[in-house]
Amino acid sequence: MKVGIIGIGHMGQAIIDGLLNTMKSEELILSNHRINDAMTTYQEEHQIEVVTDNQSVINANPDFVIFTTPAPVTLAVMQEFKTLSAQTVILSAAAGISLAEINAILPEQPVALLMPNTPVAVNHGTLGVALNEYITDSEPIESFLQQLGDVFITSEREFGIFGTVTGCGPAFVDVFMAALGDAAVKNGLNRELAYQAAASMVKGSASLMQETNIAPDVLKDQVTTPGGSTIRGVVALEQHAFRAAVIDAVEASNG
Ligand SMILES: NC(=O)C1=CN([C@@H]2O[C@H](COP(=O)(O)OP(=O)(O)OC[C@H]3O[C@@H](n4cnc5c(N)ncnc54)[C@H](OP(=O)(O)O)[C@@H]3O)[C@@H](O)[C@H]2O)C=CC1
Ligand SMILES: O=C(O)[C@@H]1CCC=N1
Repeated sequence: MKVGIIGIGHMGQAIIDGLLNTMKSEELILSNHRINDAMTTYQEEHQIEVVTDNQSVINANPDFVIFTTPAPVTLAVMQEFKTLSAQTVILSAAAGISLAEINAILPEQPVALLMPNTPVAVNHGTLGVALNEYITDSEPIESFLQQLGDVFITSEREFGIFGTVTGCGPAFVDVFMAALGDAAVKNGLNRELAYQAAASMVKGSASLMQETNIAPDVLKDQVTTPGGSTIRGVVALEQHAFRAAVIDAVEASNG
């Protein structure tokens, strides 16, 4: 397997870190318009090939090329891939770019829109994928991406809102965990233990919902003992319009 990754910023590095847990260094080739500190580290500590010219990526004849370049430059960078093998699948992680825009540059190329999230760095990501018509068998793509986390094939219409929830969502959860940490510190817990407690609780709550398939409001009802402490906290969240704030956050990011 050979995988090219174009754009070695936060998302590119998260994907590389996840793939390094499951693939060999020589299976990866990294390209950025200039060598940055992260690329130097990958080159020196993992002996990964790093380049600043995309022709080297094309010459490597990769199975997949993943674009994690900024959305405004991604279509321009794709112009450099016109001689890419017709067998290579492009995975475009740039938010807001359509399959039609990519195929206008690279006609008949197998392309998938990809919305990864930062937890791919620890192989617990959520990856939304929308395929174009030149991909007849999704299995090789799903099998490759499952190294990084849970893979969901969506239509292109669903892909946008799915990706907003899963791609932007980690930042919303991070804000929630930071607030939990502050509350714990305010009440005397040390900062490290406060963050460990918050992360463990969020991970456990997510696992419970995922493994039981029970709706979150039903799970919430199981925690709120009648006359107990949790319902007082839930009422405080409702008084501060917590649900409305979350819905507004998703809609603001999706806009
Ligand atoms: N961050 C996230 O959680 C997610 C991000 N994405 C998508 O990933 C993409 C990157 O986001 P993010 O990693 O946050 O952004 P960053 O700014 O952290 O990374 C962008 C990278 O692209 C490089 N770059 C800029 N211009 C070019 C170019 N012309 N050719 C090659 N590389 C270039 C930058 O290099 P330099 O800094 O040296 O200029 C940088 O390394 C975006 O399209 C975003 O929508 C998708 C899902 C989640
Ligand atoms: O903030 C952004 O635009 C990107 C897309 C999803 C997560 N980060």
